[in-house]
Amino acid sequence: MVGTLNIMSETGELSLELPQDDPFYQHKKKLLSCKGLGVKETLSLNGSLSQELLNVAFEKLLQFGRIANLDKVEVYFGEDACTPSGVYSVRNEISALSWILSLMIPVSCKTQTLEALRAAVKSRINDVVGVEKEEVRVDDSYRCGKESRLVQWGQNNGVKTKLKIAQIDGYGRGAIATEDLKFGDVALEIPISSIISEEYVYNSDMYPILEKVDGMTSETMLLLWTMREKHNPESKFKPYFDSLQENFCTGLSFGVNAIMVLDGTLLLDEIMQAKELLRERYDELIPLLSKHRDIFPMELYTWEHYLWACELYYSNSMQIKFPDGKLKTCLIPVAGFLNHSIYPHIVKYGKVEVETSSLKFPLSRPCNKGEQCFLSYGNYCSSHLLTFYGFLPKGDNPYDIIPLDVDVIDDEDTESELSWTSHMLRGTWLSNNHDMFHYGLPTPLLNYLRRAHGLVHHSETDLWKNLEVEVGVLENLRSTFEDMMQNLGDADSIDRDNADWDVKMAMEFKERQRKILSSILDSCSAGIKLIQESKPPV
Ligand SMILES: C[S@@+](CC[C@H](N)C(=O)[O-])C[C@H]1O[C@@H](n2cnc3c(N)ncnc32)[C@H](O)[C@@H]1O
Repeated sequence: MVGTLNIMSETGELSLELPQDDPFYQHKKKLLSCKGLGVKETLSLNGSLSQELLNVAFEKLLQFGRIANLDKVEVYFGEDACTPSGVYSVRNEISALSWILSLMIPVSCKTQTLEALRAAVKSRINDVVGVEKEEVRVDDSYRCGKESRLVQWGQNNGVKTKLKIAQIDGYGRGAIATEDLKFGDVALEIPISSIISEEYVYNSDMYPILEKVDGMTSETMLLLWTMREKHNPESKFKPYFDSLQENFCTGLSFGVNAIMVLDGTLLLDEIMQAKELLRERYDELIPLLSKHRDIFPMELYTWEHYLWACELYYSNSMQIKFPDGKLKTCLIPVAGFLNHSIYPHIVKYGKVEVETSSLKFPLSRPCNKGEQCFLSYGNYCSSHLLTFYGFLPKGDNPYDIIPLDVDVIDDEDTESELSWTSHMLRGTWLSNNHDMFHYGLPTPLLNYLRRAHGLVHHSETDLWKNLEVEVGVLENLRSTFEDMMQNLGDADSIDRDNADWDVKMAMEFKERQRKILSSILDSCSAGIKLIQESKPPV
């Protein structure tokens, strides 16, 4: 729950409150205050408001909802990252609107104003996206036999779906709406009994062995169970295992040539470290498994099979909250066909509904018949998506940040509640403020660097009086990013059309990194020029 909204029917007021346990409470409080809002707000619902007052009330509700629903990256980049119409990100906009609506739905008090506000929110939800209205190109030559058998199996076991599975250009299999789906419609519903979770390990012959192993996690147990169950012809989940890919093309399966292309990127370290860790874990498991070959047939527990299972869990599992309150890693047949988007339709899922003992995937924005229905896997940067899922999302990923390795200054003068312990940058085209003292760069980072240059107070007057600090800050940043750009080397001369899938993906990633770095370099240079040509206010 990101915030609370209560309707007090006796007074006809609607009250909003930012919860104090929000991890970014102070930052959000400041952002709210910049919009003229407090952490507690009320809206009067009495009588019927004029259209003008209704618009004001709606904007207030939306501003509050947006800020309450910001995540860490969005809070960090703050106000400067809004579009001119005030949108922080599509994810945030969808979350804010569906949050407002979901809290209004159960309200019994029906005033004209409340109904008008509800209608305004619904209408805005319909307008939110359209950014990725790309045509769905279905590969009709792909017969979807395994997929249809899985869906049929699901339906025989209580799965309800308004999606059909198809092979879609650029996505592998994906889920397409079979009818017009509106906000709140449930695209897919999976009963608990059709979800693969740790419960299956507890009831298997593996458990008495695995439970005695120090440090054995339920995730590892489930992984080992899956590796064997996949080959069990009697498995309850046979249609699911049959529908899985033979090979997962994630960063963990990148070959030498792709790894060479990634030279100079942080992604190279990320992939190498992740792979090393998996190898270490596998080497630790083998002596244990080989002591119980009757339970763990060694031909099913080779390194290749282990890597396959890890890639399966990284790219297809979901964290689900069960009625006992436990968060469990699960494989979810049919739902595993949903692809990710920065402009998702489904953002709120992951909790088993107690009344129906099922997991529901409701829409947070409409998806018309024939459109691909997208999920949000989470707010991940492209290097994470490439390493663990094996794709780069379409469009500008607002979570594509470059973390900066900086020492946190222990300075008593800093506003401790508002200071950040880590800093980051991203493509500066995502900022709408390239003016003096902003330059398209994030304010928390600029203030951190100003402090590092000895400037503790950052009012406009202070900044105007210390323009040499501004130049120093931008020159420092520019030199750091020139080094990073140099590390990336020149654009690769490989023939991309004929390159392997992993080399193509590595090249695409590097190109995106270059675009981000060059936008930062351009912003530093433009900022220095702006300062040199500026005339301080008299
Ligand atoms: C949960 S599965 C989704 C179904 C998958 N497409 C399939 O054919 O089985 C996750 C995988 O789908 C692919 N995927 C998901 N979102 C994608 C996207 N936006 N673009 C391209 N591939 C995507 C990636 O291969 C990822 O590892």
